[in-house]
Formats: sequence, structure tokens, C-alpha cells
Amino acid sequence: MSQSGTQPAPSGPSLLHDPVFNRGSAFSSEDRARLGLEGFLPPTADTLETQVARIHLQLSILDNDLQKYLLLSDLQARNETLFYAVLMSDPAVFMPLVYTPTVGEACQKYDHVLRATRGMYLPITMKGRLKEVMSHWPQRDVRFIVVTDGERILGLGDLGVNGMGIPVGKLALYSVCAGVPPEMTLPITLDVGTNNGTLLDDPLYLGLRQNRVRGAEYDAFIAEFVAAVTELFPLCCLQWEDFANINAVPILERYRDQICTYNDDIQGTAAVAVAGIYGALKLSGEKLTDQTFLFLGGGSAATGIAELISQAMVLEGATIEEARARNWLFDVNGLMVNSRTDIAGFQKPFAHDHAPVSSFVEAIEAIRPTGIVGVSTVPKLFNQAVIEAMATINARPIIFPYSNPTSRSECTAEEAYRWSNGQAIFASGSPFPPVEFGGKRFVPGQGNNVYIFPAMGMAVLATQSTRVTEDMFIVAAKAVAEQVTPDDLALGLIYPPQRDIRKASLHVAARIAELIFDKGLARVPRPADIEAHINELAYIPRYPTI
Ligand SMILES: NC(=O)C1=CN([C@@H]2O[C@H](COP(=O)(O)OP(=O)(O)OC[C@H]3O[C@@H](n4cnc5c(N)ncnc54)[C@H](OP(=O)(O)O)[C@@H]3O)[C@@H](O)[C@H]2O)C=CC1
Ligand SMILES: CC(=O)C(=O)O
Ligand SMILES: [Mg+2]
Repeated sequence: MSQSGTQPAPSGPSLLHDPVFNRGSAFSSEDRARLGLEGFLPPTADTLETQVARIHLQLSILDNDLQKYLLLSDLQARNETLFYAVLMSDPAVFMPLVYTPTVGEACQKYDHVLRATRGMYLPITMKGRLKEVMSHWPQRDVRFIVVTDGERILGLGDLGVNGMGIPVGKLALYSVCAGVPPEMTLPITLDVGTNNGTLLDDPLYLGLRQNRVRGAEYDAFIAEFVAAVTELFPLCCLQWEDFANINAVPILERYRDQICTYNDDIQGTAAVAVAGIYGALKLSGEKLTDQTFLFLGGGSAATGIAELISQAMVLEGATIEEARARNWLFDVNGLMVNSRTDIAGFQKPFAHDHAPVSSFVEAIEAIRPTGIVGVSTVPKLFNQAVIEAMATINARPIIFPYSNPTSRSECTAEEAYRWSNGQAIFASGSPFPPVEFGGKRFVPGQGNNVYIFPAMGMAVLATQSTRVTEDMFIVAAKAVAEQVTPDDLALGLIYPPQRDIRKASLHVAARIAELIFDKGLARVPRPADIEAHINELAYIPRYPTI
């Protein structure tokens, strides 16, 4: 068990195997004498800073990112304080290792590279016993659960229980980016089987060896899980992550008005996209209500973004019908037009009257969007013809290939800048390095819900909010965008720089918290200074007193 925050600290050498209390070489000589550790450690006592420098060195001699991921994962299992100190020493360097893109490769190989386990695995074979099993978790005050059933892990598809890397990585970023105390977080994977034949045939696969359970039995399992969470952890916010849209959409609809919950792929992604659009409009000088968006993909992320853009347009004077009419979806079967018979209920608001169009470039020529958003899971579909078409129609085309990980990105930053002759306003789901083009340096932004979910978490923690509402995501989007400086914009950067993500997230958290208090959703009194209150709550990696 790797998270033991409510347990009394062990003593003697077993302390060195408790990730919460372990300080490794940083135990002072006095503490070593007091705690029965003399003789178990090399004689010189380190500082946390020296330990961080040692991990930097260890990482620098590894030549591939999966190895670095594993080193950091082992560190998290051994010494949590040092793990967070390392990640927070340079978030821009470490986020791509514990999160997208590397976490994608780690999930694909999770059963092969497994070391210490983390979080809870709840197979459907435990149906009827979920509360009892979850009550074994040692922490009583769990405030955030990120839960997946592994069916749509990034753009990599059904990875079964191997998807656990996602809840683990997202929750680490709650702490790194917005200071949510790690002991309040719990990653969970629900195992309802997998339809991934390669995994089912792999002797090393660790999940249930059966196809996915669907329908009433699945829904009952989810209902039992939600009931267990609310009974065991009454202040917990439940974040649904990387479910396939057939489950993600109805689960959110079922629970959003009942408990404190949200779906990051639908709502968090929507907020980061709207933030990016606000940033882009600062560059182009245009109005939101004059924009038209064409999405490649018509799933959870596309419909979530399209709806929040529509809500944001309504705030600027459009009717909801006018706003939705400016958001178009294009999926495997072409442009979503009303005459199609395969359109799901959640896609209907964005299916419009138009003749069928089967090529994306032709759809661009017909719709004349000001921005395209790639949430298709398919790499390279923003090809040269697509980018050139956008650059012909728009002086500053918005190009957002949002699919993760990098191997699924609809285009690279370099391609977008080159094919648009430097006109593109670009952001991608996974990070790309700066690009030199036409004598200019462009710094691509990362349009990723990591700018939203940690901040949402801190806002909920600071207020004990009863709900997560749609307007909280609009406020979050504005709070991200308002931090983009003229210097950032001059580089083409439409999100706050990642090196400053903690500062940015705490600001976003304060803005969301204000709204929570204004709307009467908080369960704690309103502090005089919300930003200061949030800063006081924010976790800082320091060795706990023993
Ligand atoms: N940047 C960020 O912060 C985030 C990025 N994402 C990324 O977005 C992607 C999609 O996620 P999500 O919406 O939840 O997944 P979904 O599975 O719900 O949606 C994918 C959509 O893409 C469509 N699609 C598949 N192949 C093609 C194709 N060749 N051409 C056009 N459309 C296609 C699918 O159609 P059909 O269903 O008919 O197959 C479906 O509508 C993932 O890669 C994910 O990593 C998601 C959340 C956050
Ligand atoms: C970022 C994210 O949530 C996804 O790609 O699914
Ligand atoms: Mg996700």
C-alpha cells in the first residue's frame, strides 16, 4: 500500500519503506538516533535539495522517456515528498514524463513494466462488496478520486486495467500544479473486462480475462461505486476519466446534479479549449461570436468543447441556437448533417442542415471555419491540404490538434506553422518544442485539460463545493486566458507557460472558488482573502514530522 497518510509513522528500518514518512538519506543524525535508523543509511545526511539534484542526475543518464517514467514511478512508491519536490522543481520538464505523452506508452505496457501498485483496482467480480473493499483504503478523508474503466485511454483505445497510469498521473498533477495534498487523492480503475484481444491473449495482462460488461449490469456497477464513494468519502469529488463516450456521456448526465462530480474529457477539455480561443482572439483581434469551429471527431471531447464554446458565445450576446450553429462536427462518416441517420443524442445539437460532405478539406471549404479542433484520436489528418485551406480562408487560422498522446496528434507544431506560412494560431494536446520558421521563433502552447482539472480540484477543496457546474468551467477558461501576457502572445503562446503552471492554477482555483462562494455551493465560510486562503492550503513538498 503506497498511501498511508492516516497511519501512525512506523519506526526503525520499516520507515524507509513507507513512502509518506520516508526521507531516505535526508534523515538527520538526531532523527536517525531517535527513530532507530542508525546504521541503515550512508553517514552523510542530505537536504531535500541535494536529493532533488541526485534524481535530476539519475534521470539525465537515462536515454528514454519510459525509463524516466519508471524511475519517477519507483520514486513515488519510495519517497513521495522527494517525488513531488522533483516534479515541482521543473514542471515543464517533468509533466511530459508523468503525463502525456509518456504516460500513454506506460499504459500500453503497464502490465509488462509493473512495479509497485498504486491506488485501487475494483473488478466487477467484486460487485456487491465495493463499499467493504473501498473501506480498506487507509485514508479516511479522500477528497478526489480520478476513476477510469480504461476503455478510451488518451487516443490509444481500450487498454483495460493498464489504463491505471492515467488516474495515477492526473492525481499527481492535482498536487504538482495546484497543491492538492496527495494524501487526499485516490486513483481508481474499474475493471469490467476489455475488448482488446492483444491484452486478453497476453499472459502478463493483469485484468479480468473477459469482454467488457455493458448495459444494465455495467450501470448497476457504476451506481454501486458512486454510492460507496459518497458513503465512505462524503466530501469527495469524483472525476471520470477516459471512459468511452457511450458511457462517459450518460454517466455525467446521471450524476452531475446529484453529487460533486465532473468529466474531465468533456468539461475540463472544453474549458481549456475555450481558454485557448480567448487567447487566440487576443492575437487575431476578432470577436468570439464571429468564430466558426469545425471539429475533427464527434465524441466526448468534441461535443463538450462545442457546447462550452456555445455557452461562451451566449455570454457575448448570441442565442444558443446561433451559437451551436457555429460549431460543426466531422467524424468517420463525414460532416454531421441532419440527414444522417447515425447521429447520437449528444451530437444532435451540432448536426446542422447541409448537404453531405465526406472530405475534411471540402468541409473546410464549405463551412469556412475560423478554427479547427482535432479530437479524433487519429494522427496526421490535419495534413498540408487541410492547413493550407485554413490559411487561405483565414489570416490567423486557429489550429488545435488536441488528440493525445503525441503519436495521435492530428499534426505537429512545425507542420502547422510551415504549411500556414506562419499564420497559424496553434496549440496541441501533447507538448511540442519551439519552432523556428521564416526567421521567427514560435512557442506552441499545450491545449490540455491540465490547465483546468488541478485548479478545479483546489477550488473544490478550498470551498468544499457541493457541485461542479458548467459556469465554473467558463470562469476557469477566462482565468487561464487572462494570465497570458503580451510577451507570451508575441511568441504565439496562447496559454500561460508551463513552467508557471502552479501559479497559473492557483489563480484559476481562486477565480473558481469565488464563483462557488457567490453561488452558495460552498460548505465552508467565505474567507476574507480567497487567494491567500488557497495559497495556505496548497501542498508544498516538505518532510512530515515524525
Ligand atoms: N487535449 C486535451 O486536453 C484532451 C484531448 N483529448 C483527446 O481527444 C481525443 C478524443 O477523445 P474523446 O472525444 O474522448 O474520444 P471519443 O472516442 O469520444 O471521440 C473520438 C471521435 O473521433 C471520431 N473519429 C475516429 N476516427 C476518425 C476519423 N478517421 N476521422 C474523423 N473522426 C474520427 C470518432 O468517431 P466514431 O465514434 O464514429 O469512431 C469519435 O467521434 C483523444 O485522442 C484524447 O486523447 C481528450 C480529452 C482532453
Ligand atoms: C488529456 C486527456 O484527458 C486525454 O487526452 O484524455
Ligand atoms: Mg482524458
